[in-house]
Amino acid sequence: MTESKATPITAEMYHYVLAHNPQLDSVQRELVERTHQQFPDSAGMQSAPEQGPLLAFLVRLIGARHVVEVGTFTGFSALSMAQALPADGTLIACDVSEEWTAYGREAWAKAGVADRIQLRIAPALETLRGMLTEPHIDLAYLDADKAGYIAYWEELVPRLRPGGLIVADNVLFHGQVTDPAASGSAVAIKEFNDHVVADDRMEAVMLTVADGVTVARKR
Ligand SMILES: C[S@@+](CC[C@H](N)C(=O)[O-])C[C@H]1O[C@@H](n2cnc3c(N)ncnc32)[C@H](O)[C@@H]1O
Repeated sequence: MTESKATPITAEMYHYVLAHNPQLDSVQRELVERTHQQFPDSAGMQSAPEQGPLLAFLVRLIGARHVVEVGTFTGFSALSMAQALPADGTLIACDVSEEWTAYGREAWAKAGVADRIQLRIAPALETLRGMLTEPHIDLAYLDADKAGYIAYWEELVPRLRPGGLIVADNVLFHGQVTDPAASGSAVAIKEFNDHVVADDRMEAVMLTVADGVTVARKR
């Protein structure tokens, strides 16, 4: 088997990485802190601090104007992407929780990007199926229920413009993707990863960032 060349990420190394990434601004930092204070048991769902700048970077890199997020929680990833959009850009944020996303609404307003974000409180599949069918999406971020990833992917790929991206979070699922006894969401992620690799419409790379991030580009 080929050996990994990846440098093991110790806590010290992780802080070094964060220190050499774009720093979170005051609204982002406050949102991260509030999420940990208000929802200590669920805060682990928040995208990692290095993922906000990565998502913003990708939005800027491809000049995205239309973004879709599947799984918003308290709004950190949506905030990061919306701030990277041009003033007339749009981000459709899908979630089922009024309680969690209320924190996002506050932060988005504080950051001056609330007018770019359309929050849709409904099962994400319903929201995606209700969207325009023509290819108009520049970037979609998948970060909701893992059992839904393949269905979200299938709704999103035809709506993605050529060169557009789907970014999927948690594709290593805490390392459980290689566990033969994996169950539940880990199995759903394994099936999703196989689905992505087999899809000729997209070119995908899997990155060992945070809990694993796949970045896929429409051909
Ligand atoms: C991992 S969290 C998202 C984290 C968020 N991207 C962030 O950076 O803070 C997953 C979110 O998906 C939402 N969710 C779960 N099932 C859903 C569904 N069927 N439709 C829409 N949202 C769903 C949950 O309410 C939760 O807020």
